[in-house]
Amino acid sequence: MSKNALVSFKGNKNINTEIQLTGSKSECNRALIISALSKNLVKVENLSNAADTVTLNGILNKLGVWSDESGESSEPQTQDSTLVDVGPAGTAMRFLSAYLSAKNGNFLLTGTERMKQRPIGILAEALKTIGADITYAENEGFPPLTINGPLNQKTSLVKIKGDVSSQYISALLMIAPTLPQGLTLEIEGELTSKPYVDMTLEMLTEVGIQHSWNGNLISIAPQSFQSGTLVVEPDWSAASYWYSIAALAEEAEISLPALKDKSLQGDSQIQKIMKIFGIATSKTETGISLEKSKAPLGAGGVLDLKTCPDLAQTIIVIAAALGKNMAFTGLETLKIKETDRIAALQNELAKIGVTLTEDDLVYTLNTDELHFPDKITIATYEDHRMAMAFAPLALLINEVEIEEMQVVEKSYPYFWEDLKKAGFSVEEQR
Ligand SMILES: O=C(O)C1=C[C@@H](OP(=O)(O)O)[C@@H](O)[C@H](O)C1
Ligand SMILES: C=C(OP(=O)(O)O)C(=O)O
Repeated sequence: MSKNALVSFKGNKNINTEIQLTGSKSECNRALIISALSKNLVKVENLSNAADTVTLNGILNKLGVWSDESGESSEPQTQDSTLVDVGPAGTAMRFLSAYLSAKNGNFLLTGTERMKQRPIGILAEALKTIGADITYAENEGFPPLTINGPLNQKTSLVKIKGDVSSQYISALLMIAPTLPQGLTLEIEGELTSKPYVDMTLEMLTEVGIQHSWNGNLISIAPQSFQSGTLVVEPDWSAASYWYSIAALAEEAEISLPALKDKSLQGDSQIQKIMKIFGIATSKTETGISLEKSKAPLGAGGVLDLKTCPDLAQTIIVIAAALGKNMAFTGLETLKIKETDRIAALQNELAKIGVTLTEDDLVYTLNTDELHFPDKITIATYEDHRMAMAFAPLALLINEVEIEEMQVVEKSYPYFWEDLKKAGFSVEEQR
């Protein structure tokens, strides 16, 4: 049964706390796939407790050591295929599509109803070009997928659109060294979410996989993984909610141990972005510290979020709450995430009198009618980031009720406990 969170903050809006963030879901999900592909030669340290990571880890453990020969599995069978259910985990869906194509066995790869609306045709067609046997079990271009592995490689060169989801490209790059002919990806159109592709390649490099990237061609030859350990950093996307809390508080000093300023994660650019909202980041002996500066806020302007889509909701809600009439670009991918995040933002921001309107892919925030009612109720649309981006408004609004509070589990299961640690009151409502 789902519960709502009634969030409030009584007394001085002065936040002074230390928060231990869980491991990055993006790094973990890559590390798990790489470890499985390496037949456990590569170990993983600091696994996240994000539900998406727990799900992927559970699936890989049940499937057993990666094999392109035997196809042995203890998973439930539907007729003669192994059912693999990723729930709401987008990276797990995309990474497993490639992984299972290379593995021996028959699989039915599925997820939540929302997952069945998140496009996968670009990746599935690329895999088919390479030689995979994939069919759409329900709707053309969407999960669930029926996969009969292992693929019989027909070509090493594949063209792939880069402007819909970088996860398709990461998925292919990870299996590339295990393919008999390796892989060259020709990226068509502008590459979206590029730091996630960089992360994939850097993690592969850490375990001995070389690549070349020239113009729009990324190549990986057939190679063996070296033994080693991938150590996962704390999650910068989760850190973004602490920047939001710092920005909306009167005073704030928040310490985030083990976070690295120079990170594999593109969302570490929140450090730079938040300067315009008056938050200074400093490196400490143990990690990172955020401080609200007394300096006046920077001007509005246009912010391009193409390289950090998971920060979009956090930043847009902060800008709205601080009454900044800014504009944003690079939000094209938000419509195919956990929910249509543009529509979700428009609906929920309307509750504080703010509009977000699009003209030629530029999204403009109008805060002229901004007001804070005594209480608001925020719908979350099965999207963890809606809950976490809006909860900090409790620093400005007496009571913020967040519907279906359990959504945070996807990437940051201890979010509510951490809020309490920082002085918020979080009551569970049925
Ligand atoms: O590769 C990854 O770990 C991710 C890539 C991004 O997706 P897109 O490439 O679809 O934008 C991001 O939104 C997602 O949360 C995680
Ligand atoms: C988009 C996200 O996740 P995924 O695509 O992995 O479901 C996210 O965590 O914001």
